[in-house]
Parts: sequence; structure tokens; C-alpha cells
Amino acid sequence: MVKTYRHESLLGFFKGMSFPIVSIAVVNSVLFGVYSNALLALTATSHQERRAQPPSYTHVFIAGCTGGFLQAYCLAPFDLIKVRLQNQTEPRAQPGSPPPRYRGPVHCAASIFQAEGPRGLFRGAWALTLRDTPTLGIYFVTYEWLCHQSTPDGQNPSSATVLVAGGFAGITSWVTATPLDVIKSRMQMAGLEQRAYRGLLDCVVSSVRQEGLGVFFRGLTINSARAFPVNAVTFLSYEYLLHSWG
Ligand SMILES: C[N+](C)(C)CCCC[C@H](N)C(=O)O
Repeated sequence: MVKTYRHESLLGFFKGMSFPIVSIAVVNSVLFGVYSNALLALTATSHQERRAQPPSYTHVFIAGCTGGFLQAYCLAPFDLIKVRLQNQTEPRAQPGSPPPRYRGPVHCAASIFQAEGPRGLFRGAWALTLRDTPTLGIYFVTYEWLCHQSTPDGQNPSSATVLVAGGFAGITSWVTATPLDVIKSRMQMAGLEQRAYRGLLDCVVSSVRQEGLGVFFRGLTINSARAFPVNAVTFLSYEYLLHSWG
């Protein structure tokens, strides 16, 4: 944090922020929409009936994985641009200095498109899908399990329960997702940096060779600290919207 602040000022902390803000609504609707509908198809119970007849954790897991798989494709290009902009660490351009490689999210998307075609925008998408499919299954199972543990049978979980269960679901999911998150980000940066990977496995092997197994836990603490409030609020909004519109 200190280094980022010294080098790039407060603005450095907001790099790559505009695209995630635009895309989070789309990505979360796909995730939660596919999850709810998959659960509906698997259990044939609506959200309201589900408190009396809770779905099995296997069904919750499958529905979560399905949602995770499909949202990964919507997320991939936005995530790529976020990672590219966040890794552009030079301070804001001074008048007269050469412009940065990417002047902003739209310029970044256009440059990748021009240089590599539409497929370029999906660089690292495989690693992202592998990261998100099982870990979003874990995400919903953790949430449902924690709600079930602290709510009397047949009742709706309280807002406090939803917040805590959502927060821990986010942390569990990020803890399990971090190894592939590291690999995904490296593959998204390849093509820009000099190192080229022959594929996902090559990226895993060369990262471990150079930096040891610890490489899989890069950013774990900051990811978890961020995950608690973000996912507490996500689940509270989800439950609230389902009750008021459902
Ligand atoms: C699966 N993975 C851990 C990557 C994400 C799970 C939580 C998703 C949430 N939008 C967030 O940004 O925290």
C-alpha cells in the first residue's frame, strides 16, 4: 500500500475500477439468475418454498457451479481489462511525457482487439472458468450451510445471519480460488510482458519453479479482507430483492 501510494498517489488505488463497476451488475445477474433457475430446475421448489423444503447441498453445489461457469464468460473480457490497467503502474502522465500504453478501459479494449482480434479479449478465460466454476459452487454451499446452522427450521434467516453467512461464503470462495486467480492473472498479462506461457499447465509449472508453492497464495489476505463486506452486502441485496419482488 505504501509503495503504491508513494509511486502513484491515491489514484493508484483506483486503477482499473470503472469497468468492474459497469460489469458487476451484468456478471452478478448472470451468476445469481442462473443459480436460482438451475436450483429451480433441479429441486422444483420456488425460493419461498425452499425454507420449508431445503434443497440438498449437492443441488446447491451443481447450481452454483453452473452459475459460476456461465458468469465466467461474461466476466472474462472485463476482468482482462481490469488486470491490464491495474498492472500499468507508472504514475499519471506529466505533460510532455510519453502517453501510457493504455489510455483508459475503452482504449485498452480497442488496442487488444486490434492487436489480437476478438479472441485476444478472452485471454486467460479458461483459467478464469476453472477458477470460478467449483469455487462458486463452494460459495453457495457455504452460504446455505451457514444460514441453515443459525436459523430455526422453516424460518427465513435474519439480516445479520445473511450478512455473516454471505461474508464467510465470500472468504471461503476466495481462499479456494486464489491459486487459480494467480495463474489466471499471469496468463492475462502474458502477451504484454515478455514471458509467454504455452498454456495453463506451463504457467503453473514455471510459476512454482521460479517462486515456490507460496505463489499460489499471493493476495490471499487482501482478497479475503475485501471478500467479507462485498459478499455480505451481495447476499443481503439478493435476499432482499427476492423477498420484495418474488
Ligand atoms: C469465485 N470467486 C472467489 C472468484 C468469486 C466469488 C465471489 C464473487 C463476488 N462478486 C466477489 O467479487 O467477491
